[in-house]
Amino acid sequence: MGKGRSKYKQGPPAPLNELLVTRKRKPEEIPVQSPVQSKRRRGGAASAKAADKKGKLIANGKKGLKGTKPAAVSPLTQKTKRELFDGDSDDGIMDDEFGAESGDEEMEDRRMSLKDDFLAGESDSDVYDSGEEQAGHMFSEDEGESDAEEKLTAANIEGLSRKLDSQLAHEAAEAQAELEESAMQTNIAGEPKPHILGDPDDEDDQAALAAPDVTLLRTRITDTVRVLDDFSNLAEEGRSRADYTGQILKDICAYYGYSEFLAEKLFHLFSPQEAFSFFEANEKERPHVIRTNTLKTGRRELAQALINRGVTLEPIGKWSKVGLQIFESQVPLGATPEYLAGHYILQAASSFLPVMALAPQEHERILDMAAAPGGKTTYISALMKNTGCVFANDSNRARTKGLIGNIHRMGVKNTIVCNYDAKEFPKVIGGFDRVLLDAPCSGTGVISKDPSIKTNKNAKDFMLLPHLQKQLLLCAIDSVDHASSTGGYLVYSTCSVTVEENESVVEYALRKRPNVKLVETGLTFGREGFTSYRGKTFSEKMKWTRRFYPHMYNVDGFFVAKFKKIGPTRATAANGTKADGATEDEGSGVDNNDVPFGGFDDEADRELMEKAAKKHLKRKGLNPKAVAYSKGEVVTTAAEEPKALKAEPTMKGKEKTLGKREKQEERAPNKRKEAPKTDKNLSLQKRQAPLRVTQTENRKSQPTEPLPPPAPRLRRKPDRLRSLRSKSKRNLGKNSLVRLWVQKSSGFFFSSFVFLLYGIPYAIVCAYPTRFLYLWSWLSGGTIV
Ligand SMILES: C[S@@+](CC[C@H](N)C(=O)[O-])C[C@H]1O[C@@H](n2cnc3c(N)ncnc32)[C@H](O)[C@@H]1O
Repeated sequence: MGKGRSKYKQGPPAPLNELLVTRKRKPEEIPVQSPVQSKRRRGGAASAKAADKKGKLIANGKKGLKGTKPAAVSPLTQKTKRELFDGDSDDGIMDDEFGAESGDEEMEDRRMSLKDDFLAGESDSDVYDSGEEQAGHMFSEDEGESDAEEKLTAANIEGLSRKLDSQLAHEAAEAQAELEESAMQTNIAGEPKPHILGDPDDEDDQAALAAPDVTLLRTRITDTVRVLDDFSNLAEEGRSRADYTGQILKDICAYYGYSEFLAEKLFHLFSPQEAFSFFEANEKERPHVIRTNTLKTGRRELAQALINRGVTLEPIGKWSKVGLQIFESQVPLGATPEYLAGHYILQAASSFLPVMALAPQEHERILDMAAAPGGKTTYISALMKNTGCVFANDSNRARTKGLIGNIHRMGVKNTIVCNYDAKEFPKVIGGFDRVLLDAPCSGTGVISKDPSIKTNKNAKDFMLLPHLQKQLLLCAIDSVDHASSTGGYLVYSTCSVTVEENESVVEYALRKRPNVKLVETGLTFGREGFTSYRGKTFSEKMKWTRRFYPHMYNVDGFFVAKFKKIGPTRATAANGTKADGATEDEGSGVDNNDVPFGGFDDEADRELMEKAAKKHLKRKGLNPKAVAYSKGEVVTTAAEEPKALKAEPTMKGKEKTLGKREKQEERAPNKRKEAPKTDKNLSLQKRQAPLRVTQTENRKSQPTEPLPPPAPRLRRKPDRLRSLRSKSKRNLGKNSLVRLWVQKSSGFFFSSFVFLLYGIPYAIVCAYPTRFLYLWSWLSGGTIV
């Protein structure tokens, strides 16, 4: 992997340090110092603090030493780093590192000392630039001055004075440059307004606005952020907020490479200043993190083993007891003996959070609805100590292979892997103590990992994805056992930061399923979810959901919401199942129109469904216009939607699509459905749903819904023929056999008849042409020549 140490650390979540992220400082934060000093302190206030600390330490040890090299400090920082793993050995547990004694501040100091270590390599002066006692020995210009004074003679006085002048001029130029730079970054009172938008009639101004000069773009972005933050004071006359917003969006697209659509969507999630920090953070790589597999080892042992292999690491933060952040590695982390033995998994820090919110308990029955490649599944199993049962489902068959691989490697033994579309899941099995839905999403939280997201997401994605997420969330809710004695919880998460995929989806679920409520996630950090956004208002409880941003916590962008199911799902709910042991009475007799939840009957959804139905028919080679389906019939249930989307074809279309078996079934409607539950049928059901058989003894509650009859198999000719043959052998009487024979032989009879009618006369004509001519002329009364 070989990651440099300059990769900034994950650390315990701390509020955004604007100084570090954006380099923009408020007037009161600008230290009063000479331009030269300010240059030396460019690392920001925190860095200066650490440098001060070091300066004092050095001053104690080597007071007054001139030209001391950074190497003098290295042992200190090295020691600090070593302490992270060695120093705590007496206490015997890794948590000490971030435990009660070592608070956030101490961590911050450690971090800064490490940071300064990196900086020390770049700038010698950083190390000494703090202790007041040393001030007189620090600057080289002091040395120059004293030299000049010492050697001043009448002969060289002119030359020395020229030298001094040029030095002063150089300093003045430097100071001016510094001032200009800091003025660009700060709001100094009395500073002239930034000239951003220019004169609309001035060609030069307009050309400059369009020019994609990177330095200029960046300056203009920071200037515009300043103006938007202090619009009343800094805006040019006659210019509106929208003018500036439009310009900054264009500049963000040009500078960072976003599509206008996505730039706007992301920009409006934050204040202009924070949006800038967010876009900046997306340009930086997130720290590499591994999760200790506690089924096989402990974090301390793993850390020691990896350190022995030349890996530089440290615990991720006190919020996790299993995460390790990797700074540098001499070996590929995906191929160490520890990795192959399943002692850890490479997993983003934010990916821990949904599982932590889910808080799985031992001996529970848990569903991970979209599980591949299994980072969260294996974490769930580890927290359950391999007890209970985890159903790990993913609709993508190829991805389930990776999931299975991880499950085996990590020594997970309580998991059943399934390959269903999660929308079907409530029909397959239900009654889970907890369900995790880590939904498929646009990935706007992981742009630093996949920059193609900047341009490959469009408006359609932000309609289709939320639609799928809503369906999945309803199905997830319906899979939870509200009566679970230990759980009854559901966690919904995405690695996206857009409101459409998060709060809007949660709000939809709350509206459609009044039998769930939002609860606190139990996560110790993260920003509250939006309770209102651009004119839309959400439930007040939405503040219990959590948003994680790269610029705030140096983790991937993430969203986590936790629900508690408080009542059974109605029999008529979206998935068409009677989950949670709802009796027939609970469901029947209730007019679905009166039920404030269930189904996907929103106008917005309907439009999408109709489009999808048309597309589906087109793919099948049918003309959607020729196929009659009423709007009302299109989709009635969430889980059955894909089938419903196939629409009701006209009789002609039906004939075309249905096979013989289906036609037979049509002629004998409900014959299969109403078949008594003989042993034979039951065994068939078991074969159709092997999951039932694979239940573990830890299972607590059974879904009351009998399994649905197996779906008719379309387009499977061999099956059809086989069944026809076996039917003809076993079931048909003598007459039916004759009929079948006639039916099958009718083609042969017909072709024989045609041959007799035309073939024989034709053969005669060909065999005796002269006789035929005689016959013909005689018949027609002509003369025979
Ligand atoms: C965000 S990833 C899940 C990551 C996983 N939870 C982990 O931690 O490793 C989303 C997953 O949802 C799966 N998926 C997409 N649509 C699905 C559906 N309709 N039913 C089930 N899984 C689906 C995708 O194949 C993908 O693996």
